[in-house]
Formats: sequence, structure tokens, C-alpha cells
Amino acid sequence: MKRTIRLLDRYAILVCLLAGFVAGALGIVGARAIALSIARVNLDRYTTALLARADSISQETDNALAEANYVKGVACGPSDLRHLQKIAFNARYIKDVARVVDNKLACSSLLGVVSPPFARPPPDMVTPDGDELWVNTPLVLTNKPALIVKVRNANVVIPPSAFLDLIQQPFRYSVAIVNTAKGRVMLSRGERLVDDSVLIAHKDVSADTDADLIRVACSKNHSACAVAALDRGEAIAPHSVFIIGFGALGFLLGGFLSVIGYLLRRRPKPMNARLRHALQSNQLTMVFQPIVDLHTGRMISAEALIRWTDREGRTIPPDVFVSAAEKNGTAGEITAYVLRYVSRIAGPLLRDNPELVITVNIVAADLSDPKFYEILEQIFVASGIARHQIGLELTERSVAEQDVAIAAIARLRALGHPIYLDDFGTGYSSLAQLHDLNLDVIKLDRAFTNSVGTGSVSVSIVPQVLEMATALGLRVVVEGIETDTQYSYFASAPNHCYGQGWFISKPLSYDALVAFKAEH
Ligand SMILES: Nc1nc2c(ncn2[C@@H]2O[C@H](COP(=O)(O)O[C@H]3[C@@H](O)[C@H](n4cnc5c(=O)[nH]c(N)nc54)O[C@@H]3COP(=O)(O)O)[C@@H](O)[C@H]2O)c(=O)[nH]1
Repeated sequence: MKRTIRLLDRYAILVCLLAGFVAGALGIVGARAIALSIARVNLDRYTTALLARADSISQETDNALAEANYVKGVACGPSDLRHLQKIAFNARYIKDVARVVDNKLACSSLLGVVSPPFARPPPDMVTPDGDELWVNTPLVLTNKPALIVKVRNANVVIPPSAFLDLIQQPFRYSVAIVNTAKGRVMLSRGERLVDDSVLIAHKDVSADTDADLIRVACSKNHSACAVAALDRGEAIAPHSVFIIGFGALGFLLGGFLSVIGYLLRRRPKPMNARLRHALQSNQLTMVFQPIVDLHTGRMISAEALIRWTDREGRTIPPDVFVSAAEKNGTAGEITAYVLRYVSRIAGPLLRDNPELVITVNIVAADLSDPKFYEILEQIFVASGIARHQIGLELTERSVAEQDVAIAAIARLRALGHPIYLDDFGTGYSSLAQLHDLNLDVIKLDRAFTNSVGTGSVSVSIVPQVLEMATALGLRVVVEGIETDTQYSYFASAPNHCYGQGWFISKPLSYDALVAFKAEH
């Protein structure tokens, strides 16, 4: 048993560790999910900022081109140039505003008059409204690529630096101009982060992949869409301490709670709860102590005594748990258990020996409990045992409520059960009072038996007790016969006595009782 407990402990440690690991893993998964949702919020903010910038640039481009298409005086004359310079100066993102004459760059706010005017290569893209776009055309001045947008006789230059201040590691981004009517992505700057179809749908969406968190936001007023991406690893990295901490916390908490749970489970439950569980799971067994005729030595009955060894291997004495159950009002469950057990196990012995009696201890509450009578009814119908073969032992305490006891004893005797009064002499009942109870047998308490041979006062009243019992028609079982002297004393008494005690036999298993009966 100790080995089982040790095994259980080891098993419990494993379970606690496992619970810790599971809780730790859940903690990590949970913290990772939190980190990813924080990253999504940041990505949303970043995408919104990109789109706001794309909107501002589009708006500024529209306004600048509308103004620049108005030629002040002669195209590229001094007032026209100043007009273009003023537009460029007032713009925030546009770097140059140019006049286009006969499809050639004639002058600009930065270059002044271009002589001779030069023709640009064909545009990379033409919008549905006829606006022309050059995506990566190197500028005359810097030879660096920029976006050029031309409307009729003016164009503006938007450098890549228009988004420069928004570059923010570790986010990646792209900005696209989409022709939703024609279902084409006309221009996409930055990294290509999503399929064209996502942009053409022109909706605000999350387009996460296994590797990246991706957010798309499209303008309500312009054809621009902003896309931002964040590597999942990068999204989580700033929170790694938090994730590890959460995992460790989960491990500790899971382990701690399961240790507490285990300790609570191991904590001894109240006696009655354990007893009820033991009764329900048939953990209790019975032993039988023979009662013999002291004249002939023949076994005439046996007392059924309950035994309880709990799962931890502890033996709980019946007087302890029976009195706990009596206080709790559940002793009837013990009686029911014993009656069912006895009728099941001792059936063959009783059927083979029709005069043999097995006595069962009952409690005061049984006498007025309808369930007790129902169970008695059930077991006799089922087992085929005769009613007179099950004796019922009551203590003086159980019959304290005389009216209830008298009625119940009469009912039980009418059914055929012999009634025994246990531990006679320990209470205050006189033999005369017992006469009213109409009993069959009294069991003389061990205290009288022990006094035999000692010359004490008790023994001096034993002959009178035996005498009166005989006069009242009661049979006498002498309890607790432990010595040869005690046995001989009662065996040679003038009144016929029966005896029970360790000198005759200790309580026996059912099989040992059958063997005892075969010999006695
Ligand atoms: N309601 C129920 N009460 C029950 C049931 N089973 C037992 N009990 C009661 O518990 C008390 C203790 O019983 P137990 O420990 O089983 O002890 C019995 C005998 O083992 C013991 N005995 C028998 N012979 C001797 C002996 O020579 N010397 C000695 N020192 N002890 C001996 O006596 C107990 C039986 O006593 P009794 O019932 O008074 O005849 C006890 O009060 C039981 O009644 C149960 O199923 N239900």
C-alpha cells in the first residue's frame, strides 16, 4: 500500500509538472496572441498614416496642377515662371512644377526656361481622365527617379522622399494608385506586398500571410491604397520578455494550482463523506463471530461485524464510524449495506443450515425508518433465506424510546426475526423493564464475563440475572468469553447459556465461518 501511495505521489508530481507545462504553453500562446494584436494595432496606425500621406499628396497634386494649368501671361515668360515657382514654394510634397508646351518640357520652377525644350519619353501610365504618369523617370537636375504627373500643359514632380519621413522600421510599406474602373493597379511604389486583386478590390482589409501581418487601407476620395506589412517574428520580438515571462508565470501558476488541487484532494475528507463513498464503492467487508451453545459446543449463530480499511490502508474501528454515522443520521445506510451483504454472502450457509442464525447490529433510527423495513422485505424475497435466520441486535440505548421500541420489536418479531439485546447490563434497564420489550435474547455484557473468577460484585449478581432471564423466557448469550475459566463458569451454570468470545473464536471471514460451522 505504501508503495501505491509512493507511486501516486510520483504520478501526482508528473501530473503537476504536466499541468505546469500545459499552463506555461497556454501562457506563451496567450502572450503571443496579445503581442500580435498589439502589433496589428500599430500596423493599423501605420497604414492609416501612409494613406493620409497618399491622400495629402494626391490632393496637393490635384490643386497644384489645377493652378499650374492657368498660364500667367506668356507660357514660360517671367510671370508664368514666378507663378510656377509660387505653386512649388507653397507645396509641401511637390518639388517642381513645370510648363509643358507642345508636349515638351519648356520651363519649370526649378530649372527655369529649358532651352531647347525637350520631349519626355512616352508616359508609363495614362489615367482614365487622360492624366499622364511617369513612375521612375530620372530628373534632369538630380538624375534621380521621381513620380511625374502631367495634366494638359503642366506637370508636377513628386520625389520618393515624400514618404521618407514615414519609413519606420520594422514596417515595410507600399503605396498604389489603382484604377478601380478598369481593374488595374496603375502604379505601385515600395515593396510589392499584396496581389493586385487585393488592391483592385479597393477595400480596407487584413491580408495576413504565414510570414507577415499585412494591412491594406484604400482612400475614399482618391485612387490611392496604402499597404503596410510587419514580419510576424518582428511583431513578436519586442514582446519576447513579456512572452517568456507569461509562459513562466503560466508554468508556475499551473504547477501551483495543481499542487494545491492535489493537496486538497489528499486532505482527509470528513469521516461521513469518506464512509458514504466507501459504502457506495463496496469498500467495507464483514466478518462473523460464532456464538455456540455452551453445553454442547455447537455453533447456533454468528454475529455479523462490519470492517472498514480505507484506501490509505487505515483500519477504522466500527464503533468509531457507526457512532459518527449515527450522529450524522446516516447509520441506516450501514444497516442497509450489512443486510444486503449478509444476505448475499451468507445465503448458501443459511440455506444449508435452516436453524442457523446470523445476527446483525441495528441502530435506534432503523426502528422508525420505513427504508429499513423495505430492505428487509427485498432481501428475503431475493435470497430465499428464512426470516428467523436473521437476528437483529439492539443496544439498551436503541430502546430508550420505549414506545417506539416496543412497537418496532413487535413488528419485527411478527415478521419472524429474533430480537437480541446487546451489551445487557451496561445501561439502566432492569430485566422487568425488558420484559415489556418482548425480546428473544439478551447478550450479557463483557463486563460480567470479565468479573468471573475475580470475586467482584458483578459476578455475584450473574446467577440472579441468569435466573431472572430464564424466568422471563429470555435466552442468554454471554459476551467476551476469553478464558477457559469463564467458559466453564457459564457452561456449568444451572441456566442454559450460549457464549461468544475470543476463547471460542475470534471474528472470522465467511469462508472460515463455514469451516468453523462444519466442525461445530
Ligand atoms: N450498527 C452496527 N454496529 C456494528 C457493526 N459491526 C460492529 N458494530 C459495533 O461496533 C462495536 C465494535 O465492534 P467490533 O470492533 O467488531 O468488536 C466486536 C468483537 O470483535 C468484540 N469481541 C468479541 N469477542 C470479544 C472478546 O472476547 N474480547 C473482546 N475484548 N472483544 C470481543 O466485541 C464486539 C462485538 O460486540 P457486540 O456488538 O456488543 O456483541 C460493537 O459495539 C459492535 O456492535 C455493524 O455492522 N453495524
